[in-house]
Amino acid sequence: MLEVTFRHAFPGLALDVCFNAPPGITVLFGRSGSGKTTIVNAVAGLLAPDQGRIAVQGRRLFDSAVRLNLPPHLRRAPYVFQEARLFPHLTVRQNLTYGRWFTRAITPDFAAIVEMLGIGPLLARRPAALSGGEKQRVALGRALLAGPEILLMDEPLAALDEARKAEILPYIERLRDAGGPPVLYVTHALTEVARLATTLVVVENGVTIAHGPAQDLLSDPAHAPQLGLRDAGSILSARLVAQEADGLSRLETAAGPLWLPQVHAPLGSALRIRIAAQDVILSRQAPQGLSALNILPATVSALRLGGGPGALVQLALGGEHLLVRLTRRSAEALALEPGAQVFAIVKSVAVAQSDIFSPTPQAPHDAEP
Ligand SMILES: Nc1ncnc2c1ncn2[C@@H]1O[C@H](COP(=O)(O)OP(=O)(O)OP(=O)(O)O)[C@@H](O)[C@H]1O
Repeated sequence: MLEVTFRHAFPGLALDVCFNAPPGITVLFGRSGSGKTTIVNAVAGLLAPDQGRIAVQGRRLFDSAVRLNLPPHLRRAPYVFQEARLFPHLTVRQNLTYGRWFTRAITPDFAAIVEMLGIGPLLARRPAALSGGEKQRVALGRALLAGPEILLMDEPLAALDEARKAEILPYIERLRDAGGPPVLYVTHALTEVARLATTLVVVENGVTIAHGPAQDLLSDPAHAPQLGLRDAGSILSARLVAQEADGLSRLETAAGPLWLPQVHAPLGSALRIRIAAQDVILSRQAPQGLSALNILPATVSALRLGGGPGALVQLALGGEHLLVRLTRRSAEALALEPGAQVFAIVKSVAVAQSDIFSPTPQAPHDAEP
């Protein structure tokens, strides 16, 4: 667990930061200039905050009360940047082992990390002969081999095109699911948040305005405007139960069956499905004669009427939540209020393959740090 509490004043920005990063991936999410990189820099030891405390597994990295400020190389908090920053004259193998020279940490298993990141075939190459995604996997391997207590990743996918991003995401998921060190991950892509985040920290104008389990925050109407309404969406857990003859896949959710265009995964797989808030339609009666296949009974659990024409509704279905974006007019016409029974209609084709991914293990969450 990483614990971060600090204040720091730049001429144009006052940072007030407070969050915990339990095992898994903690995503710092916020607009450009909101202070995400500055927070990671403070954890890395590249910035000494005016006041505060930063600790990993109870070990203090920074504590202004006792003037403690460990230098970066003693923090065991390696940094993976947007661009891989590998040494061009060294092979992949030499790049991977480079970090070990600086650490007295117990050496992690080289073979296991190479296997997890799928970089075995690349070991003899030099960085010039690697794709952007391969370089990032090597950078990740180098960071892991340094025996980190926390791994820092600042927009590690930002420099990659969509195809390379899709290639590297499963490796980051593997890293998360292998029970490795907590990861502090900066992004402003909500799709990466949905796919990777165990914990979400929302940063606005230097202040951490919300933090908690990612699945909860993503489906909370109070936070959707801060995360960006256009991309708002929540996540449903599902299990793939059948591949049907017409090319659709049948999944079971706590609220009932869901049919989606063919999902490429073994039968029985546990999956998470990201459903965009604007792709859900609500009905008060069980709809009939409708083309949509997915009709899930639900209860309104929260409602937020916007200042403009929009409204956000959170639905409870079988212990999970779905976020729905609709017009204020529709919310009023349907007399939506907490406790109202509704049917959520999800168009099968609205869910893209990239919205279907493997489950994020839930991290233990404590009270406020
Ligand atoms: N050393 C510094 N001195 C003065 N201002 C700084 C310093 N470092 C950062 N800032 C300011 O703090 C603000 C936050 O910067 P930061 O890079 O942390 O934002 P960010 O959320 O990571 O943005 P982006 O997503 O664009 O990378 C910026 O306005 C920046 O100009």
